[in-house]
Amino acid sequence: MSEAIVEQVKKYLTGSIPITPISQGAEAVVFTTEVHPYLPKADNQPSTKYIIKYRPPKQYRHPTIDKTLTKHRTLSESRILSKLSSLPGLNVPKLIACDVYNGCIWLEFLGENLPNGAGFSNLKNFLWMNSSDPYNKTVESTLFKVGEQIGLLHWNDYCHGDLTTSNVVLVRDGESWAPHLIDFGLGSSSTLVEDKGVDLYVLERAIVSTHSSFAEKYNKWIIEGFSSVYQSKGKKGNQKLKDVINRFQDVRLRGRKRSMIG
Ligand SMILES: Nc1ncnc2c1ncn2[C@@H]1O[C@H](COP(=O)(O)OP(=O)(O)OP(=O)(O)O)[C@@H](O)[C@H]1O
Repeated sequence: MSEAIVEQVKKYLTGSIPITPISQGAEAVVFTTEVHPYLPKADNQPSTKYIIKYRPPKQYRHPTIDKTLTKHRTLSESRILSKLSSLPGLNVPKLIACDVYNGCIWLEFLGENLPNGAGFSNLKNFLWMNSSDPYNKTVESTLFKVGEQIGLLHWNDYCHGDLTTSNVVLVRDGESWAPHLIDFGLGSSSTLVEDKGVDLYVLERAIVSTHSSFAEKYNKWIIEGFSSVYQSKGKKGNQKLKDVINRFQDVRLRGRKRSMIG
């Protein structure tokens, strides 16, 4: 984690907001904090965690272009999150605040640490955690629900753009887990079956690459959950489902050809 970036963010937050860095990706640096950006902390309430996602300036870009791009991407991610939170049944982090000029958004913190040091509760770690009993009922129902979340997203004509197993966070719901989709930095509103097919393919590849022995069944459960959303919409849903699945298979075929040819 770049010390310079952490210092930049601390300066911007004026020192009154303690932050803990948790991730540095290609696009953004992510912190947690227990301070809400504008609400006072209620007395005797357990502390709540929030996410601060900061897009630092990129030195290799012209400063004016850099500012425009940062503003555009921060605004785009905030806008899509606020639209998605109003879709019934779809689980995404709540957008709390957004400062587009400084490339900063505040989000609800989701998830928790898995038992026995298995790491943060994203889908990737959850599948690793279950690898000694890979086809248990909790895994099956969780993957079905992951598929439902993607089905809801696509049915409403939104695409994720970077659907990896780290971008699915599991939130405990009694004995089971409720999948939430995070990181809409590349998200978009799209009616194109191509974009939807690519989302499904990216997730399938992510599962094949990290959980290859169980991937066939895992991907089948995800597609079952995905299909159930479309099938619940009647004749129109069934037709649209066929179109998306056909395109998904085309995208998969193109991917295979590309990896054979190199
Ligand atoms: N709302 C959230 N609740 C809990 N953890 C989160 C949340 N948002 C982000 N994170 C954590 O921070 C990490 C990085 O966040 P995010 O994927 O949004 O940033 P990014 O810079 O686009 O990352 P990358 O370049 O790796 O895709 C996530 O993998 C997750 O562990």
